Amino acid sequence: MAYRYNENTFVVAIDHLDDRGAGRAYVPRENKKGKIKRQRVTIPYTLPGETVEATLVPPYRNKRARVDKIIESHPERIVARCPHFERCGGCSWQHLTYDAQLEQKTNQVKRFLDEQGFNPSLVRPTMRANSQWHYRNKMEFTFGPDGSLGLHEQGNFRNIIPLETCLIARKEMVEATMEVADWAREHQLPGYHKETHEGLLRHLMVRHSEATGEMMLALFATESPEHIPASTDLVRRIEKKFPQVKSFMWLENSDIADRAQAETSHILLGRDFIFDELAGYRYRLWFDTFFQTNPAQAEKLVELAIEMGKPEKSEYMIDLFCGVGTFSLPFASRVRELVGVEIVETSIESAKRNATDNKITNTHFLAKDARHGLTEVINTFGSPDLLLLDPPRSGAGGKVMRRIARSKPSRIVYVSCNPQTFATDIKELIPFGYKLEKVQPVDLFPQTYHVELVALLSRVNTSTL
Ligand SMILES: C[S@@+](CC[C@H](N)C(=O)[O-])C[C@H]1O[C@@H](n2cnc3c(N)ncnc32)[C@H](O)[C@@H]1O
Repeated sequence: MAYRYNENTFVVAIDHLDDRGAGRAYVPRENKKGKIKRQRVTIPYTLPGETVEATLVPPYRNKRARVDKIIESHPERIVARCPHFERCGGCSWQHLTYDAQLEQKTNQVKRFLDEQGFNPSLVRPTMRANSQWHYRNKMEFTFGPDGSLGLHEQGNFRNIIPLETCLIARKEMVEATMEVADWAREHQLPGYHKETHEGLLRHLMVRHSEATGEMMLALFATESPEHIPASTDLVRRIEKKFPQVKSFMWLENSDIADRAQAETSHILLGRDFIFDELAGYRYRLWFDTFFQTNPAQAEKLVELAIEMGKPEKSEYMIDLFCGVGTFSLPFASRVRELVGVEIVETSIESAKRNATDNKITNTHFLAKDARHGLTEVINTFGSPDLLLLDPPRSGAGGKVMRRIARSKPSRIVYVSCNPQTFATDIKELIPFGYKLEKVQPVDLFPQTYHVELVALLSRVNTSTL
C-alpha cells in the first residue's frame, strides 16, 4: 500500500530493481486535474518487495529518493560490510546476500532477453565467484583538492571520500594506495582542483597480477617529478615496502579533461609494464591497457567461450573487439588462423607482442574500429567459420551486427558485460537465420549489479539472405 505524507515524503513498496540495480517504486501523485497518477521513483539501496518510507531528494526532476526508514525488509537483506557503502556507490549490492545477488543477475539477463522476444529459459543460473571480496586487480583513486586520496562520492562526484579501505580490491593494492596517501599528506602536496585547474596530484592507478605477483602504480600529476623534490621520498618508500612493484610510473597530465591520461610518462621504478597471466597465457600490461579485472572469473569466461564455440583446427576465425588478445591467444591455439580487430592501437601492439611472447604464429591483428575493420578483414581473409565478439558496454550496434551476419560464420560467440545491449544486438542476427542457443551469465563483479555473460548463436537457416 503506497501513500504520501506530503509532496516529497511517502511510504511505498519497492517494485523491482532498475538497470543499475537500484530499487524502483510507483508512488501515487495527484495531477493538476485531480487525477491520481503513478509516479516512478528510484530509491537506491532498496530491494524488491520491501516497504520503505522515503523522501525525494533534489534535483526533484530526477525522481530519486533516499530511504528514511525500512518498514518491511527483504528476507535476503544483510548489513553491508564496507564503511564507504552508500557513499562510494561502487558496490551497491553489499546489502544483499551473495546467493540473492546471483539470482537478481540471472533475472536481469532473462528480463532483457524477454523484452527482445527471446526465450528467457535459455539463460542458465549465474556462475558464482569463489572469491566474493578482494577480487579486483585494478583500481583507480582520485586526489581531492586538499590532497586526500580516495573515491568519488556517489551523487556528488566532485567530492572525494578519503580511502579507509576497499573490500573488492586486492589487499596489497589498498596498502600501497594508503602509503601514497600518507606520503601526499606528510609532504602537504595539493590535489588538483577541477574548477581552478590548480594543484599537483590527480589520480592513482594501482594494478596487481595474481599470477605473477607483480604490481604497477601509476601516479597522474600536473608537473614533472623532476620539479617535485618529495617524489624521491615516495620512490624510496614504495621500493622499501612494496618490492612487488615492478612498474612505478609518474604520468604528467595538465589537460583540463578529468581523465587518467598522460602527456609525458616517467618511469620511477622498474619498467613501464607488468607481466600477468590468464588461462595459461602471458600478457604485458601497460598503464592504459584494458585487461579483465577479475582474473579468476575471466578464466571461466575463456573456458566457456571455448566450450561454446568449439573451435576446430581447420577453421579460420575473427575476434572482434579483441583488446590485448585475452580470447585471441587461447582460440588461436585451437584454430588454423585468427584475426583480431580492436580500435586502440596500443592494445593491438600489445596483442601482437603477447602472441609472439606465447609463441603463437597464426594470428593477425588490425587496429581499426569494428565496423570498418570487419569489412577489411573479410575482404582480405574471406568469411570466417567462427566469430567471437566482446564489445564495450555500449554494445556492437546494429551496423556491426548486420555486417557480422552477412559474413555468415556458422557460430557466433558473444561475450558481453551489458545484457541490455547484448539483447538488442543479437536481435539483429535473427533475420539472417541465426538462433540463440545458450546464455551463461558469469559473476565477474560480486557486490555490484554488473553481470557478464557468454552466449552462443548458430546459423540454422542457411537459406536466408
Ligand atoms: C570489453 S573489452 C574486451 C577486450 C578483450 N576481448 C578482453 O577480454 O580483454 C572491449 C574492447 O573493445 C575495444 N573497442 C571499443 N570500441 C571499439 C570499436 N568501435 N571498434 C573496435 N574496438 C573497440 C576497447 O578498446 C576494448 O579493448
